[in-house]
Amino acid sequence: MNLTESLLGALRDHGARQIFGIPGDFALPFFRIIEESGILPLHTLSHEPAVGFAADAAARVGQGLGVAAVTYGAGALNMVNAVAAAYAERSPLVVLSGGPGRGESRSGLLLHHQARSLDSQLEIFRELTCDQARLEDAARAPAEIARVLAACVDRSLPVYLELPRDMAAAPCAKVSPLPTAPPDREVLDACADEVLARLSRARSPVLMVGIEVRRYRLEEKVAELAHRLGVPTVTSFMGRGLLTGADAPLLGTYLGVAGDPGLTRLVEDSDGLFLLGELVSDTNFGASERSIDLRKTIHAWEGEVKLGYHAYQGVRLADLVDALLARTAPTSRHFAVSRPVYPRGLVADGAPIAPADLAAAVNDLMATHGTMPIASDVGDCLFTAMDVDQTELVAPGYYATMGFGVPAGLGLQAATGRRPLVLVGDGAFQMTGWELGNCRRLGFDPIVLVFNNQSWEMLRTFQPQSRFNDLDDWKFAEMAAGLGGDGVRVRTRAELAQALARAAATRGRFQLVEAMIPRGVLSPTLKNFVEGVKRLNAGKA
Ligand SMILES: Cc1ncc(Cc2csc(CCOP(=O)(O)OP(=O)(O)O)c2C)c(N)n1
Ligand SMILES: [Mg+2]
Repeated sequence: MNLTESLLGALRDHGARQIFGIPGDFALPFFRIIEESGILPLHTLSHEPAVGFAADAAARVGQGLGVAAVTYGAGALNMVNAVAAAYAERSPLVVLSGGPGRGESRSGLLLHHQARSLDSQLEIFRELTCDQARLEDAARAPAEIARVLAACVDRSLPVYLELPRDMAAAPCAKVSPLPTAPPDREVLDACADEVLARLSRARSPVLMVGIEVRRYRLEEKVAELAHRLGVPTVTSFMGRGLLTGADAPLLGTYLGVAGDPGLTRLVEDSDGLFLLGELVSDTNFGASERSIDLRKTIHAWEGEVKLGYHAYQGVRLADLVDALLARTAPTSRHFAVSRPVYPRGLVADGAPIAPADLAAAVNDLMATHGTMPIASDVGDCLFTAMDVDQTELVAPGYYATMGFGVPAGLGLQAATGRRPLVLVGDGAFQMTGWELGNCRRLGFDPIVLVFNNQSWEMLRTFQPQSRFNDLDDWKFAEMAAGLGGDGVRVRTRAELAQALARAAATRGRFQLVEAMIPRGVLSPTLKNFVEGVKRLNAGKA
């Protein structure tokens, strides 16, 4: 066995099911072994940001790790933003970069693709990953790979592996995955007892389910826990789509001033808010009507459980959930909650299209054809997604980078085999929408809904006077055929309904529906968000 085969076997043992990548001369040797060994399927794309986004999405919905393989320098550094997004959103992404061979590193020559020094890339990724290794010694490599991949899974954070090109085929032993360290029972028991005591004393406990519940694959267990505790459950903006398919007492998504007033009050007035695997960020809590008193919350995040003024360290979320389930009795009383009502029944008439119509059209489509996993980009399309009925959703709801949507749709289909729906604005499509040109070769056929308002509309809502928010009309639908798919531009609600029905009935080619939206027409959620934030800021002024 060689070093690359040993690494590929370890990636598969840790849950990776595919590799996204773009080769280069520093990576050709290990790309060749990836292709010839067939240990993991290789999906090559066109631009490294998309490689990172696709691998990130696959990590979020797949069995474990997402793998992004790139060449040294120009390739890996092209992917920095996507890896930063994965770090911010706790995605277990493995960055696998080729690198200069040991001999050429000592040649004294400046090497192509080198930035400042031969270590610059490693130093940059040290800031965006939780563990790193340069595999320059085949004897040490199995232990280094085991350590780095264990960190990736355990912390659900990106890691970095650099493979010098003269090491790819070096003989190497198999990697033995590290055993998971057992929890500190005393800490875990004390923590679980105190969490339950707090919740039982609370007059109005609420469970808010965050992204770590997905990252550690705990959704079914958490749904059961919510029933046993008899506690209503919500998700945050970032957590939207969690618990889809799990029988949870899910009330909806907390959006502060932009969301359902009753749900907002329930969360903000709670004297026992249990933030389970939740990121306390501005996108999740920045639009709070009333700031949440974190001293009254129970916050489990990144292996720490904070209660009021003290915290328990080294408590894995999975161990905490198991300990809480062990202390609560199963119940047949699966209490029902009034679930949110999402818009349906699009009026298919000659009226122009608003984002709310797109949500209704998507809900109608899923009611007829079954739910589809959704990949959303940043922009009003993501706020519109809040009005789409509960379904699996991957989106950079916190890091908020554009360009995620289309590549993440490819990652979704690669990881799940299910046809995804992609929601993307015209500005974001200009960045990575062209990756659709790889669908025919890779066998993917997403339905892509482009919100074309010929504008950076999100920015315009905050700074309407700036003309730089005006975008041109790129006529995306006309370009679909050249990329190997089908495209249609729709201007009315009737055309929209017809186009989505046709897209759903057509398999084997990506379907691009370009919905023309008048500038300034926003989704209800974005409109409420902008008005609410302005009201909050006016109150603080
Ligand atoms: C990689 C990156 N560069 C810039 C920005 C900053 C930004 C946030 S939202 C936005 C406009 C999005 O326009 P789009 O047409 O896609 O959607 P919509 O607003 O609904 O019209 C920009 C430029 C971000 N977030 N990421
Ligand atoms: Mg736009």
